[in-house]
Amino acid sequence: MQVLSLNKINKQIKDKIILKDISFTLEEGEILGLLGPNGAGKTSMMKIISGLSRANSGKLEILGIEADKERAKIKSQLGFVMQDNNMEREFSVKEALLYYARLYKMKNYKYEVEKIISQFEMNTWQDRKIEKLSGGMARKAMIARALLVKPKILLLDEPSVGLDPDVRYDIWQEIKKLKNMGISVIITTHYMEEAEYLCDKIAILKQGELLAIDEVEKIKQIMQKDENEDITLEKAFLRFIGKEAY
Ligand SMILES: Nc1ncnc2c1ncn2[C@@H]1O[C@H](COP(=O)(O)OP(=O)(O)OP(=O)(O)O)[C@@H](O)[C@H]1O
Repeated sequence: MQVLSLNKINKQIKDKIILKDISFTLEEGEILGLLGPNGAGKTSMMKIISGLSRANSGKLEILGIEADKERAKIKSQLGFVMQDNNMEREFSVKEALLYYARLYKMKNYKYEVEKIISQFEMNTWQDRKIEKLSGGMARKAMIARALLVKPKILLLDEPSVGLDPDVRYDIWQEIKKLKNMGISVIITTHYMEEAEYLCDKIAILKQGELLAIDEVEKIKQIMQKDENEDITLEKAFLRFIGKEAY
């Protein structure tokens, strides 16, 4: 089942073209990795999908609903975890989650909050204040908060940037579980091993243009010079963006 569809999405700020004719679809349970050099337009695309920003033209459909016209209907179906910690700093983790659950008028909210705390193994630090969390804990809490309202689509903007390898691995495991729950995910990342480990498909963006979108192995094959070449995703990516290092 298709959960997201972008059709010729364009975004321009003053004279600058930020996104140009972007079209792609996302299936239920699919994990899409959005790769691109700095300034390619990855965050801008996430903002448009999440409703934080609007496209100048094009059609965005989320769960079959035209997002620009009926955003309220799909609000709780879409979670967006941004790069910055935007949780209430003076609350404890549990208080922040309870606050959010009440905001969304969740049924059985106390039970749901306890369930997600346990799912994300946050029990031992659930009473710690948000401002006292480590980077990894904060990221986990933010992902947990986004999942609390049971969205169908989760947008993760650089979910593991700046984290230790073991915490990063922890977060990867949580993301992998989402797939089995039928949640679709879009991740922006600069880490090729993250994209390769997690993603079913890769989209490559450069200067606002979608250069390719395909399965990881296909992306590699397209840029493989001959069938004997042992090509990595990093090598293929660099060739796509015209920065061949090998
Ligand atoms: N509000 C704005 N006004 C003007 N230009 C903007 C604005 N927001 C983004 N841009 C420009 O749009 C382009 C895409 O930015 P965006 O943050 O989406 O890129 P990105 O791929 O997420 O980059 P990074 O990997 O560095 O996070 C950049 O050239 C940026 O300078």
